[in-house]
Amino acid sequence: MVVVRRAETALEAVDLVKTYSAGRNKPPVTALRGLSFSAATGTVFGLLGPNGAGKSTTVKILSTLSVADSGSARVAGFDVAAEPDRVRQAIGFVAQKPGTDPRGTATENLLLAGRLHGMSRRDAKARARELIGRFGLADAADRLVGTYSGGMARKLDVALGLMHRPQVLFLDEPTTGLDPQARSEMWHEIARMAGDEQMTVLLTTHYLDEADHLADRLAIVDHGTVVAAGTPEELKSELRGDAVQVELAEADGRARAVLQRVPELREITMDGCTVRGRTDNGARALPPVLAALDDAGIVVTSATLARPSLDDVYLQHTGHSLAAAAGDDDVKVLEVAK
Ligand SMILES: Nc1ncnc2c1ncn2[C@@H]1O[C@H](COP(=O)(O)OP(=O)(O)OP(=O)(O)O)[C@@H](O)[C@H]1O
Repeated sequence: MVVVRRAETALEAVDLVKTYSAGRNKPPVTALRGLSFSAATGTVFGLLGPNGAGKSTTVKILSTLSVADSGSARVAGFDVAAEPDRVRQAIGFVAQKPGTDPRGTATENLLLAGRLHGMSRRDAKARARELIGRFGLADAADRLVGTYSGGMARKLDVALGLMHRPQVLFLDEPTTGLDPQARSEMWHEIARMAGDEQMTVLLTTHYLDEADHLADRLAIVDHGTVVAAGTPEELKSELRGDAVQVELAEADGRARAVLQRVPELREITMDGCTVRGRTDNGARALPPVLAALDDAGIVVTSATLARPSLDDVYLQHTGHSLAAAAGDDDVKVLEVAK
């Protein structure tokens, strides 16, 4: 019997710095400015941040596809710079772009991946059948992948990364562009395989709900560094009290100054017709908020109270609101007054 000893910390990045050349006569782009985090074996760890925050660069360094300018990283107990071959054997990598051959069937793609990883024909066949069943692709297993829907093709991408039973799986934005149903199926499967196979998953995403739903722990990445890390619950509970959100009939720059005079309300931000603030007691704060706006002649169309969300945490740490529309590739980063 082969006993595989697993490191307790499956992923560790320490002070990673990475700069890219931007071409002649242009200043270099600093993608990572001292990024650090660690993830325990058998957990799902999320890197959450908008496009350009440095998530893919981190994944590339940890998966040995790129080399950091400075800093260090260990994956499954191996140093990425000193033992890249051991790291490659231990990981599966699902990139943002499809890794499958559209002119082959799902079965052919999986068998090829298995054989490239040195699996026996018999083992590869059994594993391919298992993954095809698990991802609900049995009816389409012998169809050309070029005819698959976006959701089916993405599931096959993930299956491909799992063929050789990696200890650590890198999932770079696994559900970008998928419809809500395909996203929830993917979430279900990622959570299940992390539990069933005692696998560590590093997930990058710009979807708040995806990070909230899937990640045991997560790091919020902004401009190449980690600005906050913890479980989604820990991060949310750091924000005291309730979020107050007021919708105005029309954008009115005076609203912020008016609400700053309401003692119950703090951390007031404005975004178009939406004014947000925080309060220790939402029920007590709402009447004076509405009265102050009414006195100033500012018309309110609705007012809501909510427990802190991951977007509130994101806003608190970065000064931006990360509003990712479900199923949309574009991430809107709304600058708000601090
Ligand atoms: N090969 C490259 N050459 C030059 N600049 C690069 C290169 N790769 C990434 N960058 C820049 O580095 C920064 C970080 O990019 P990175 O892809 O790591 O971010 P990201 O958070 O993964 O975003 P996305 O979700 O869009 O992949 C960005 O400003 C990007 O333009």
